Formats: sequence, C-alpha cells, structure tokens
Amino acid sequence: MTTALLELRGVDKRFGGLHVTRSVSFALAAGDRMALIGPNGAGKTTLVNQISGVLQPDAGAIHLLGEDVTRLPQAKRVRRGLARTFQITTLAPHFPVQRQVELALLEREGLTGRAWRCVDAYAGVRAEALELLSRFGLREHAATPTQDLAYGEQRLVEMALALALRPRVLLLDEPMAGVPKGDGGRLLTALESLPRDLAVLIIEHDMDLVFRFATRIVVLAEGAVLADGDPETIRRDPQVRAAYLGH
Ligand SMILES: Nc1ncnc2c1ncn2[C@@H]1O[C@H](COP(=O)(O)OP(=O)(O)OP(=O)(O)O)[C@@H](O)[C@H]1O
Repeated sequence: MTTALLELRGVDKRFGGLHVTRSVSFALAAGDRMALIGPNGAGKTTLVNQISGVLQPDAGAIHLLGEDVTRLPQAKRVRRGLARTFQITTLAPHFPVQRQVELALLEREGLTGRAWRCVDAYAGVRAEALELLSRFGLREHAATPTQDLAYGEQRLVEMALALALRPRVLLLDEPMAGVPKGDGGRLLTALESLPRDLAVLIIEHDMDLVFRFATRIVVLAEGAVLADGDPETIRRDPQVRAAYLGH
C-alpha cells in the first residue's frame, strides 16, 4: 500500500448555518496529480484553506506525511512539506523575479534576517534560483520586475516560489485563472515538468487543463465528495455531468 503524503479524514466545516465542507475524505500519494473540481460555491477554496491551515475544520483530521497537522498553523505545515501558490501581487511586485525566488529560498533556509543585505554572497541560493527560473522558462526574465511580466508568466513565478520551499505536497489554486488561452500551453508544460514524486492538488475551472493534467479527479458538490476517480470515469459519470460538466 502506498503511503499517503496528504490525507483528509472526514473534514467538516460550517459557516453559521451553511454546511460548506461535508465530511470530506481523500488521500494523495507521491506522484499523484489530483484535480478538485466542482461548481461555483461547491466549497473548493474553503477545503484548500483548511488543508493549508488558513481555516480550521470543525471536525475531522488532516494528516501530512503521516502526522496529524489539523491544529498546526500555516507556517508549520509549510515547514513539514506543504506549499501552496502565493498570489504574486501580494508579494513585492517591483522586485526582480530572481530576487523574489532567492528570498523564498532564504526563507526556506531560515536566513532571511541575516542574509538580506548580502544576498549576492549566497552563491548556492543564486544558483538554485536560476535553476528554478530555467525550469519554468523564466531565465531571460531574471532581472525583470515581477509586475512587468505577462500574467501567465507571473503564475509561473508563483509556482517557482512554491517549489523553492521544496514541498512534498503542492496545492495549486486556479493556476489558469486570468491566463490568456494562448499562454495555457506554457503553463501546462510547466505543470508537467513538476518533480515526479511531488503530490499535486490543483483546483481549476479550466476543464481542458484538468483532463490533460490530472490522473485523478475529485468532484465536490455542495461541500461533499460527489465522485472520485480517474478522468475517464469522471467524464462518463452521469451525476457529475448533471452537477457540473453538463453546464
Ligand atoms: N468566510 C466565509 N463566511 C461565510 N461563508 C463563506 C465564507 N467563505 C466562503 N463562504 C461560502 O461557502 C461556500 C463555498 O465557498 P468556496 O469559495 O469555498 O467555493 P468554491 O468551490 O471555491 O467556489 P468558486 O469555484 O466560485 O471559487 C459559498 O457558499 C460561499 O459563499
């Protein structure tokens, strides 16, 4: 049996009278590419917020690498191997791309305070940052302020920043949102080049991307798991079609 890197056990959440997460259970192993889909308001973001630690479930448990992290704050989950993509605009958009990635690497190494004034002295950090930029086809933009990149490229920087944390589990919240159709191919290539042994959970409305990328799909409807299976099974599931794909 493969060991789960991330496991949800009966995760439940209410906002007042609204039951937004109804006893959700699923598990991800190394190498899994899971998509979480569902109609607007199905509870996807609320669920991911509970996984990352932004919100606390009312009941149930979340296990990361076999450890119960349900009550751990976000930062501690990150240190244990869980990363999610940042919204780049909330970081320092005027910073050159390479510096952003270097800062994430320094953060990972716990060096931010001390190293801030002499980032260039950290040859290892610089080399790793450039390697990450190359992986995402951003090497030529190393000196470009992030805010001057095309929107699709900014999403690639977000992924580079998340990977800089060397996660075992990566949460991607709508990476395709706002990306022009023509740039989607580049994003898919980047997704496909993620480290093989990483477990990836992606929330995405773009069904082309979901069905190309995911090896497994969990469909959420009204806070509960409606279906969980491989893309072909999900595509044919009449309940799923009625709830979502038929729209
Ligand atoms: N902080 C909150 N307080 C009260 N209700 C909330 C809160 N956050 C979300 N909700 C409600 O919970 C339900 C689930 O919302 P959520 O954003 O998780 O859905 P979603 O599947 O991510 O939707 P979308 O695809 O539109 O992003 C919605 O009815 C939403 O209005």
